[in-house]
Amino acid sequence: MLSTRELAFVEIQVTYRVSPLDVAGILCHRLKDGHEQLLIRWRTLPASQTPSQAICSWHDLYELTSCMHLIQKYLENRQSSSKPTLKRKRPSPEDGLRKSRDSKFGNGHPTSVNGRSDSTNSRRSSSDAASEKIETPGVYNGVLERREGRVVATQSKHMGVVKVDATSLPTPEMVEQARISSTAQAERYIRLTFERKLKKLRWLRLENKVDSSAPSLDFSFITDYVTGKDVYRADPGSYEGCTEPCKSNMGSHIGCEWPRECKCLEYAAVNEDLLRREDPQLFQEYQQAKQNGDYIDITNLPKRFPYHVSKVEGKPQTLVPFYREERYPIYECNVNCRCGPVCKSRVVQKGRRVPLTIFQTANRGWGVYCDEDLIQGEFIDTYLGEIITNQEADRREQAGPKEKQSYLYSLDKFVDNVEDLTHENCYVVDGQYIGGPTRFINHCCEPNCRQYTVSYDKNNPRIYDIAFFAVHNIPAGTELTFDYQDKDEVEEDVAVRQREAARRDPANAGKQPCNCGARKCRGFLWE
Ligand SMILES: C[S@@+](CC[C@H](N)C(=O)[O-])C[C@H]1O[C@@H](n2cnc3c(N)ncnc32)[C@H](O)[C@@H]1O
Repeated sequence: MLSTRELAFVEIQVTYRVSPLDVAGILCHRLKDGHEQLLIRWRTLPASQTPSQAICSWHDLYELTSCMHLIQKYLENRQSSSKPTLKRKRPSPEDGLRKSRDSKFGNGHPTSVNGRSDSTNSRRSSSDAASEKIETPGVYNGVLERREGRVVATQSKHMGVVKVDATSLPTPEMVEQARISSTAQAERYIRLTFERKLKKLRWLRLENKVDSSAPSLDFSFITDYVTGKDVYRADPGSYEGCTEPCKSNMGSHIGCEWPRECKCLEYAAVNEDLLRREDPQLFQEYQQAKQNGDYIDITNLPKRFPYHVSKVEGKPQTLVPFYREERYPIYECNVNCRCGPVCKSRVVQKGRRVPLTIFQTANRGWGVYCDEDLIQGEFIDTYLGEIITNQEADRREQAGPKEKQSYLYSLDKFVDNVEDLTHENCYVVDGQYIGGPTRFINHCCEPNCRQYTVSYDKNNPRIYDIAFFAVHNIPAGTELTFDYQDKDEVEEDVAVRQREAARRDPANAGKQPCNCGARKCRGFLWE
């Protein structure tokens, strides 16, 4: 939970901000008057100017609240280039957050700050003034103006403007100063900015007991798929819903729960036990067709209902063992169904009901745990992101780092069932920059969750939900994991037997090693 003071930062009404679009780069940081400041290089060069004349200026964090993602990248780059002996400091509770910026800017009218002064210097103590002589100036090669909520940099021929070769910034002295200057306030602001993003979703929080970092601010939370270019997503109004005899509130084992009748279950898993008992002859034919790979019309055969009432008091419906083990697609009722919202065939569509925490793991980056005990078969959440074409996914994978494939999820469940759907033309969900908390779930070769296909539109095999359910009882606080490669048991055993040889094989040098620590760990995230 954010404290009131922290919220004051998050919601702070800063009248003047530096726009990230104006920032070409963050060059350095320093501590001044107890406040961390960042040196930015402005993008606003007239075409005639050379980079050596770029305007650079120092800013307090509160002027940079829209640039936190850039500051985060600056800190990450700095971290990766610093010597291993340099450890990130954890922010201390005393790190003050500025409550208001108004006193800094007086009456809020546009003002101009010349190159000799600090960009935030309208109120200075005598000790500041004394120390200013030995400090670097606040603005180089131009002046800053405050107009219409923005800090704006402009070139100036004014006599007082300090001229430097901007390509020589930061100077070695600045770098040395930065090396020993705290970044705790910046890290705290970054974390608060991420927590503000988290607030978009209910029952979600951030925890970091390892260091003072936050997940990437380039990531945004969404509550539904976003469709990318050339992706067609049908309007839910066009979905085919169930009709008579399904109706709302019919009680158990009738209506949608009587799977022979509910039209939404037309393509669901056949209830073979029931079929054998009810119609042995038809069962034989069905079995024969299945073995031969022949087509058989299953429309009127009894189906399996995917959920059952939980035996644990207070827990919602859970996935029945058949679906949990067989991974058969789950078909839920939809907006056009006659049954209405109380129908028991609506679990995933109601969204996440369990509280999740995104937390920093020791060796796998961010991970996710649930704050409550989960029971076997309990729904957790879906995987969200931008739905893109397979071609676009290939392009992004080739252009991105090797981690990219961990965020790409092919919607290829029905590829073998539908003629015009192939691996080449199926859609892919990219959850790297937009998604839900499940995008932070790490891989494990012996996972406690699994991903399942959930369709609300039986006639559209291209777009469906990827839903995570608990495959075991999972105590509160246990990291949630799933198998990125979704291996079957035979493939798993082969990979485990070959693991040590595979780790030594130079051909695997570029592969991402798996740190899941499971007994059956296969050694790598991806083959
Ligand atoms: C979908 S993301 C999961 C969230 C990620 N840990 C983060 O910090 O954003 C996948 C990435 O997490 C890391 N990861 C996930 N599972 C891992 C594992 N078992 N071992 C090592 N790294 C893992 C890898 O960097 C992988 O590319």
